[in-house]
Amino acid sequence: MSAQREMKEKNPWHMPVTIIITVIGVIAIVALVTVAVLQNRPLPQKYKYGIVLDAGSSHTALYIYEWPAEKDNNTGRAEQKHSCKVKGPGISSYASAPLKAGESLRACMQEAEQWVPERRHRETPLYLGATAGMRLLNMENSTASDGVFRAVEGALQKAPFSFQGARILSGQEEGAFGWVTVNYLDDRLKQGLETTGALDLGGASTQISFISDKFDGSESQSNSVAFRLYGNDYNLYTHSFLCYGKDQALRLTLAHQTQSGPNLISDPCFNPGYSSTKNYSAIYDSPCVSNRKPQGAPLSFIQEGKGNFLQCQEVVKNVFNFTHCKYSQCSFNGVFQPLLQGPFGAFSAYYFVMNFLNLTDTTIPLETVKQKLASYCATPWSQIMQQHPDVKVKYLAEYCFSGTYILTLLTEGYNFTSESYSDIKFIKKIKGSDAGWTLGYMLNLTNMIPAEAPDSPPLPHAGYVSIVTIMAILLLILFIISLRPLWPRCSKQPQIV
Ligand SMILES: Nc1nc2c(ncn2[C@@H]2O[C@H](COP(=O)(O)OP(=O)(O)OP(=O)(O)O)[C@@H](O)[C@H]2O)c(=O)[nH]1
Ligand SMILES: [Ca+2]
Repeated sequence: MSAQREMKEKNPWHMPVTIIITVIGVIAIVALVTVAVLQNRPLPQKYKYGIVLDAGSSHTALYIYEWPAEKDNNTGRAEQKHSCKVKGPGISSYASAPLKAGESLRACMQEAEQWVPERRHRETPLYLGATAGMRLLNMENSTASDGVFRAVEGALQKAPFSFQGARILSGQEEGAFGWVTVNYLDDRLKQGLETTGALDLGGASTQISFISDKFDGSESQSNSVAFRLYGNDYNLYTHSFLCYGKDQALRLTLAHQTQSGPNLISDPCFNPGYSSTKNYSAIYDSPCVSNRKPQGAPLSFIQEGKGNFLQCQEVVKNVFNFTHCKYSQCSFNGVFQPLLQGPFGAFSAYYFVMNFLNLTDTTIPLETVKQKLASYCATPWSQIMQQHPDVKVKYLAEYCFSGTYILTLLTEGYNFTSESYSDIKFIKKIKGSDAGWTLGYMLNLTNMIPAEAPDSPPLPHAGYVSIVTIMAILLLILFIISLRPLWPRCSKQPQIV
């Protein structure tokens, strides 16, 4: 018994003071680590929303974007949460019944109310941007286009969101914001990486936008857009060709083929066996072709498909004018274009058409792509209809023309070659968000892309936690070592007999 007491007296770990100090030390270090880690833990995410209506020439689409509320101009990326396709044609088609343009938006606006949490409704900005269809209507009849805007504004003001206005985008804006969207979604802007050019093919206009080392904006200022984004300067080349969207381009080729006013045209851009009666006025009812309507033309004509790709390509080439260029180099119609510099993302109708034709793989040589398209064009119309009973007949009938137009625009118009063709990627979405001008437009209007690179914490959260933990463990070891004088001696244990 006395030996045990003697051992206890010699072993300071059995002294209450030492035990209390050790316990307090351990508790203090655990508390320090816990507070440091919890204090800096990322907060539970809250989201903000933005809504953009893309009032295109052929249809209107609504896009809802979402981004983390705490990080809107820092590390969080805005993403598409939902999209809604408005039923019916584009708003420019409602020139004679403008109220219907407003009504047509109702179903998608109601969907938006469901998708955006109610407590965020009032602060969510809502924009409507109109493109080439309204540009053409405004040129043709500005009173009618004002009427359409009044009607859609009336409808959008009724929504519970913060309506920021409806306007026509310039072709430059449309091209530039498409480029911003593609590069933002690919995280190329923040990281200052090489950028991707943007090719957008709509119904009434088409845009090409890219950065070229050879372009500083001096040769054609109207094609230049300067940006400073995340601390990098960009001098973007962009051009929008009004009337060169695929629906207006079809009118241009039909206008070319009906110049002599026949009532039967044998059209190489439609499948053999296809036949349709079309009204002259329907073709020429657009400022893109209205001045070419032949005098004394009959009311209608019959269009019969011939299905010949090479001849179709010749007809399509006629819509491009290569005769004059006052710059060092041009694409077509006397428009300046610097040397192409890839890669490129091609979206909207580029994607719809090439995807239908199974031609989105650009590693296939251009010659093979042309052969495949030639074979599609030569396929009888009855067989095409049989193979695709679910595809809208209007779309189905036009794929031979549209495919030929796309290849001709890219190669003859923009000067892509057999080599540079593989720089193009036909895309619909990037990381779940549709490629198009709407996201870039919203990012710009909400100032979500800062001109300068944002300051970021020197360490990510995981790195911070690791360092705090390692330091705490080191402190604990130091603390234990500092108690060394109080450690028990390594003397022989007394024998208890
Ligand atoms: N095949 C096919 N064509 C489509 C589809 N959606 C739209 N299109 C057609 O593709 C063309 C371009 O469509 P969009 O990109 O929506 O054009 P838009 O925005 O209305 O027209 P712009 O104002 O000129 O930009 C039009 O001729 C449409 O009719 C689709 O799902 N499949
Ligand atoms: Ca469009």
